[in-house]
Amino acid sequence: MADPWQSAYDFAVQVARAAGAVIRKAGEDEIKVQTKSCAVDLVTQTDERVEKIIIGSLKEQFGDGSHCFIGEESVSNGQPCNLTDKPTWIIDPVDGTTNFVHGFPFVAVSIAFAVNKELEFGVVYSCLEDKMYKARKGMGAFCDDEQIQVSDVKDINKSIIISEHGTDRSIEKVTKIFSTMQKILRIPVHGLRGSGTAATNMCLVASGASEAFFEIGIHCWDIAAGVVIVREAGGIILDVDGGPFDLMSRRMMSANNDIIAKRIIKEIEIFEVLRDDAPVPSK
Ligand SMILES: O=P(O)(O)O[C@H]1[C@H](O)[C@@H](O)[C@H](O)[C@H](O)[C@@H]1O
Ligand SMILES: [Mg+2]
Repeated sequence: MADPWQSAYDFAVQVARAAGAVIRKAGEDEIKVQTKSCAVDLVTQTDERVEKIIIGSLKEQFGDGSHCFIGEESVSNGQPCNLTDKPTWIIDPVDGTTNFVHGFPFVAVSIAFAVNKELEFGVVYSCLEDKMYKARKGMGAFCDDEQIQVSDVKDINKSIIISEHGTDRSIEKVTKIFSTMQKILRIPVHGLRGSGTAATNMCLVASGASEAFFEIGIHCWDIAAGVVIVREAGGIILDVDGGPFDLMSRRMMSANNDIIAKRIIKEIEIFEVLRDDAPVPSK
């Protein structure tokens, strides 16, 4: 078979753009906010609506039963979150929901596609900036059709590092996260940043604006598309302990190169998180 996934890739770009337009429009009206796992884990009707639009469009095109779908809101509503060898779409309809609620201008639609547990392509549409990032395995990474590349900085003292603190505010986690950030600042690096969306953060690494982004506690839908985009822009993806990356582990280090990644990893205070594919406890 010549190129089985090109049309799926092209379609994902179209769907992400259309979803982004829905999010932009919804941001003009009053946003009704609810909470999920805790008081700062926000969800809106737009998250649910946009996920339905994305999965609905993909099912119309590829819905013969051979494809699987993992979507943030479907999983929140009890759908399984298991990555199998089947062609699987991994979707975050609104990455940066808190930003969306506050009008903080970084909100992304993230759509990735995996086959045999290997990520084939990823699309991140930063819809308020109107920037379309995309990458297909072996074919380079692009922003609005211009090829992008990670930065060539190898000196950690000349780097900008991105991280996020997530929504878990237990004292143990917050202490570890801020202790890690303090140690990184003291290396010293040029700066620490965070856009509030993992997908956008990864595109910032892919386009050379930052040398690394890492987070513990993200989900597969936050990062799956970004993983392909960073790799295709010449960067690397590792576990936060320097070992091989595992999409379902909720731990990820993305960087422009191994030198920067390993230097940051030395400072990370790791804490436990439940895997995305952990069995759901019975009630
Ligand atoms: O829940 P959404 O889809 O908005 O995504 C998350 C971000 O992607 C994280 O980096 C970030 O740290 C937050 O956990 C945030 O919730
Ligand atoms: Mg997200």
